[in-house]
Amino acid sequence: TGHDWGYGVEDGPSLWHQNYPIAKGSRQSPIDILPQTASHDPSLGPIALKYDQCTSINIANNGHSVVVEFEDSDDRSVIQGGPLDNPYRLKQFHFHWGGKGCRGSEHTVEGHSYASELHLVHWNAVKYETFGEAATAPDGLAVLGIFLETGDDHRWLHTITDALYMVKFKGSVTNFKSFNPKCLLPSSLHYWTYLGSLTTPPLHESVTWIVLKEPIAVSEKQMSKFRMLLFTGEEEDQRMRMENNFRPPQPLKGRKVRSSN
Ligand SMILES: NS(=O)(=O)c1c2ccccc2cc2ccccc12
Ligand SMILES: [Zn+2]
Repeated sequence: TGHDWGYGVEDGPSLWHQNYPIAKGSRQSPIDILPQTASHDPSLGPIALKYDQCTSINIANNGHSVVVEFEDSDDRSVIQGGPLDNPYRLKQFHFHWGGKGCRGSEHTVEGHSYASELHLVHWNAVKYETFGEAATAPDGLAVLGIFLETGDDHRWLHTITDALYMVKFKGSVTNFKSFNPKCLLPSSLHYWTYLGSLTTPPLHESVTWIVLKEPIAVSEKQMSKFRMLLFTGEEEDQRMRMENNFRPPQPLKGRKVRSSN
């Protein structure tokens, strides 16, 4: 029912289990990734991202993150290969980030967190009729995670950060056509993969996670533009800056993390 969870003291990740008991489940995300422990699996092929015909529709502030939605009525943009048995359709991408100069990624690598993390959300349209149905199936979703670290300006991220002022408030949405997220990929597609969940309520355990090893660089100035977004709506008098919208790492509970190489 509307706003029953968030990232604050009253409604943050440590309290989500009250309304979403699966928060204490056996395949929750994110996790801390230990590269030495990840088993190199030679049977794991490369992932293929076929985004050339992708059609972005809009960019929106959903009160938890900023989300770019895609047209997913056909297989025009998919991720396939790697641990995936089918092509999975690109549905949306969004970000998680920290406060000024702080860390904000969800996955961590040997305890190290990055400034931000980009999630490209895909669903298994071969096996399931709708995104909603896929979101509750153990092999329904595939999320590609990309770490963002602060450094040089990212030449293509401007297209996104320049649009953020249009979606400052929760519930705002605006046109966002012909953006191809291929421009946000690092040079290497080497990855870690494991079975996990959504990192936000309803925390469905339906995600095959594919986390790229190589981060992309974005400037502190670009990161600061994400922080001008608000968790709150235009009509609310209490303005809350959108930052630290990340869930901390969850127990591995015996899961294996595999490495592409
Ligand atoms: N952080 S997340 O990728 O788990 C996630 C989703 C994952 C799968 C399906 C839908 C999702 C929607 C999200 C919306 C906002 C933030 C994270 C979200
Ligand atoms: Zn996410």
